[in-house]
Amino acid sequence: MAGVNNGARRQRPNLLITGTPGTGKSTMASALAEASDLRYICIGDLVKEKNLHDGWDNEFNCHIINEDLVCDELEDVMQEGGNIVDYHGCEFFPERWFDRVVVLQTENSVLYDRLTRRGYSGTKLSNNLQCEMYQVLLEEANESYEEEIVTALQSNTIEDISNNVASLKDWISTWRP
Ligand SMILES: Nc1ncnc2c1ncn2[C@@H]1O[C@H](COP(=O)(O)OP(=O)(O)O)[C@@H](O)[C@H]1O
Repeated sequence: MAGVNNGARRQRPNLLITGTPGTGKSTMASALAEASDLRYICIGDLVKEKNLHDGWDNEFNCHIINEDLVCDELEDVMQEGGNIVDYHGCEFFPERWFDRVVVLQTENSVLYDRLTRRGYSGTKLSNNLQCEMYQVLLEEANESYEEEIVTALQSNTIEDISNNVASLKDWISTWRP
């Protein structure tokens, strides 16, 4: 049945780690995957590897993701459970996939430094900083999932990463179908 939570069928939880680019999704999600023995799935990498896109967007300098192809590709593995998914968006995934949705947040001055180091400038830089300032991803998560499974976590320092990994690892180990 569409929209019904299927958590009872999986033995291990699925987590979505979302947030503006540069907030530390891939750093935190891969560290958590290692610490908890869950599978790390970076949607950006998957789209490139499996060609799950409709070409290249010259304006935003990124692939035009084909959301249907991504969902088809991941359906089996998500039903199985035990996944940590990393993507800077969340509204197109089936709601039933996730037991927890984490939105990483970073102070604007810190994010500015990270994104300029990554080579972002001009519109791409200001769009991403605005996205963070207006908490676009947190709003999207709250609109797309039950509020009780959505958590915003700070990601400004290395210490934040270890704290976030430790608390999510605890949550994973006590999760029951
Ligand atoms: N909490 C943090 N404290 C300090 N540096 C961080 C933190 N999170 C990420 N970084 C650094 O910021 C950069 C962007 O992180 P990354 O994980 O690639 O972000 P995202 O996957 O959200 O785009 C990397 O150089 C990473 O080492």
